[in-house]
Amino acid sequence: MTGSPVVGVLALQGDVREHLTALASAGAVARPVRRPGELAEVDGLVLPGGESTTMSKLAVLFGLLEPLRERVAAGMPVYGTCAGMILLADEILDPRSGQETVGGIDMVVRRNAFGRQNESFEAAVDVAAVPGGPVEGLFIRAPWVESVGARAEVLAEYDGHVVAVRQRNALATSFHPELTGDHRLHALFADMVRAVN
Ligand SMILES: NC(=O)CC[C@H](N)C(=O)O
Repeated sequence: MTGSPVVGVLALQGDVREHLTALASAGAVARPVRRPGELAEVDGLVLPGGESTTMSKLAVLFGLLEPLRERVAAGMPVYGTCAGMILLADEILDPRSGQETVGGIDMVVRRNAFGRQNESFEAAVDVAAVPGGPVEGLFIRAPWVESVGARAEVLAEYDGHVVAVRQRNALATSFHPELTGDHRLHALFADMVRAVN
């Protein structure tokens, strides 16, 4: 691709603005996505942190769930952080009743696995695909990956649990790199978008 990739941030709920800033600093043209028409116009998409149950409900309400599933299955690059990781899991271990997932990564996630809001923490995490030392990540009611299937590649573990995974066009982290000013994961994702466009 020549020029900057256009990367959307699913803007139904969650920490949208911080992702837009991180993507812009990684050289992408970043814009919020709320409607199917807006989804159709982006080269890649970030699913932010927030509350996966709420995001799943709003995605249904806004007519975005099926278009999201279709674009991810068709190979659009997608990066999910925290709640976004939950949305990318093919299976949620402990879903709320009616909670939908977009899917795309052959993994089972456990919601809120690292504890409650007041047990949030920041940690340095070594991510296999990210050069230059550990990434600073914020864990807020973060999920972990309980198990991964053969098609998914584990990129990082923290405290014995899988916290970063990549499968083909999809990348997911348990933690929020967009809140720490360390934008190397967004740079990695922008490269994934450039590679397929
Ligand atoms: N910081 C977050 O995104 C928290 C995720 C939240 N625990 C959920 O289930 O969606």
